[in-house]
Amino acid sequence: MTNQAYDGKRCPPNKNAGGKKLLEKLENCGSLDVRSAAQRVSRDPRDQSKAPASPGAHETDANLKNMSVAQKYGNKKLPNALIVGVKKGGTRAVLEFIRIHPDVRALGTEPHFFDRNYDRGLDWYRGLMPRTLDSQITLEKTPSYFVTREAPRRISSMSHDTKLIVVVRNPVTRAISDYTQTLSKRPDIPTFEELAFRNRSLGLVDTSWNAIRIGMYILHLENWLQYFRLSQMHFVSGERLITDPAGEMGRVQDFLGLKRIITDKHFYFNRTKGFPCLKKPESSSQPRCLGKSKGRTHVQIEQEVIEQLQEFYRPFNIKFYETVGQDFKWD
Ligand SMILES: Nc1ncnc2c1ncn2[C@@H]1O[C@H](COP(=O)(O)OS(=O)(=O)O)[C@@H](OP(=O)(O)O)[C@H]1O
Repeated sequence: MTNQAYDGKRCPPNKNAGGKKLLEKLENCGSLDVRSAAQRVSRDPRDQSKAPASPGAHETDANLKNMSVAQKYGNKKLPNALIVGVKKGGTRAVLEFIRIHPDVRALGTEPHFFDRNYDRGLDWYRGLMPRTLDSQITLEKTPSYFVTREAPRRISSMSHDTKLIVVVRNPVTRAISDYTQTLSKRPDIPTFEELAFRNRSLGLVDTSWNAIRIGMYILHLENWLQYFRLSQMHFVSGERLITDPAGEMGRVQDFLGLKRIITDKHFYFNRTKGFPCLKKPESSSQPRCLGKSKGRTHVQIEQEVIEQLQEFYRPFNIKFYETVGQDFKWD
């Protein structure tokens, strides 16, 4: 929904919408993005200049060979794994990183099947998928699934065995990231503080604002757990994904039952970008960082506001840690 290829698209003007309504509309109005993943990654030469030695050329050759074999002999299959959220958690990074694995074939765009396009039917959905060999995993990512009420039921009716990946991030930082993105498209929106609180001096947070609501992870998770076992869900720390991409991707590969092929030799830290980048992404032998919409400079928010929101999220975070069995250390 919110990847680089989507940036710059505008929704039709909504004459009646005031501040928050407008923001909510904006999050839901994108049409299906059909640009290729290769177009989505940064081509900024500065991003590439700092790349140290890459993994062996034979690995990329093997990946490319696997891709073309799959394109020729593979079939379009419904996904066996989904990155279901969360928006601004680091979902694009996980998708771009995991798809360099030769046993993974991923859809580069967000199909929004289980939220916006469900009426189009499973055959339409299958038709979007890349061709895969029987040994390969088919994967797609749509971050809005995590907060879509009907998504867990719909996904479990496609297959009860679907593996689900959720990339989570400190909900306060996530909300600021979300707001920063919206502001970049609509500079006329109210301030973050105006949207985040019903009454700031009383510390009343506005939970009807999407940017706040998405971060109440436990509430959404409880809906998923009505349809899926916790063991079918894997939670990636959005923070560790930046500081230790190989470690996080190691756990993703284990969860997907894949051989650990993606390791620290696939990443380098790009100082210009300020993020880890791939030495050799899928379908290319050139080092690549994610695009400009990933890793934006956030809007400056008062420390007191951040603390109020940390306070607000604390009980939700604690319940989330207890349910998942992992402390994400956001408090
Ligand atoms: N390697 C790497 N490169 C660039 N960015 C990275 C990376 N790893 C994680 N991130 C973080 O991903 C955040 C965007 O999250 P998503 O891809 O889930 O966003 S979206 O919902 O698809 O719009 C994005 O959020 P912002 O920093 O707020 O822009 C990044 O912090």
